[in-house]
Amino acid sequence: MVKLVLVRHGESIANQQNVYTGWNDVPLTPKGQEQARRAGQLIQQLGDFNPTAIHTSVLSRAIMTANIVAETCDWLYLPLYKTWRLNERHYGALRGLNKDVSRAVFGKEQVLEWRRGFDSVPPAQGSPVIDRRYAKFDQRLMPRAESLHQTQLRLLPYYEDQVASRLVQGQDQLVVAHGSSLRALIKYLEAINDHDIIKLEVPNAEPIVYTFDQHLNIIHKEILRG
Ligand SMILES: O=C(O)[C@@H](CO)OP(=O)(O)O
Repeated sequence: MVKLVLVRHGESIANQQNVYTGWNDVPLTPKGQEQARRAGQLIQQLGDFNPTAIHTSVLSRAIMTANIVAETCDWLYLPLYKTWRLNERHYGALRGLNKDVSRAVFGKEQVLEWRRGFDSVPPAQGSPVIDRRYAKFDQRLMPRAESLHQTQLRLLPYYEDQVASRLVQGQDQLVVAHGSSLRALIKYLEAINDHDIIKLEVPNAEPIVYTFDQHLNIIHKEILRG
């Protein structure tokens, strides 16, 4: 048996202000840092989870959370892999907009579709993200908005190559990412259909623990709440 633990970052400044974040880079709030520490304690209390690597995005809120969890669990020595493929879904032109305001402007149904639908793509931003993180990529190929489905398609190659490949060797793995990138991964792991995914929420800093058999079938799932 092998374990995979998924953690969404702690509360960010954007979460606190109730604005769309996506690829915007924002830090954790003090409350978010405390949530990350608590998540680390809960993971440590599992007792039988010994990851060989930690995987996160290239966004500060997830990296900060991964660092706090690693420090709390005494795992600062582990490799910490950072990849844009675990980034939050790109929220396009909605980035920075207040979520309540977006409901008033576009209507509840449309906003629910954008936020929780599988194939719905939010309005695209006018020009690509200018950010050092992505400088090595062809800017013409950078997303300007992503559906959950598109997020899943760019995430899964990383999951298969770097996470699942270690799990099948019996190595526990820790993934620290974002609400929608984790929803995309959970949809795949649990084979949730396109309709039911609308109901799945991933709260900040509540570790989700999967126990798999040697073929990566799920034997047990547990959510740690403190
Ligand atoms: O703003 C975002 O990037 C995400 C996650 O915080 O929000 P939502 O839950 O609306 O998809």
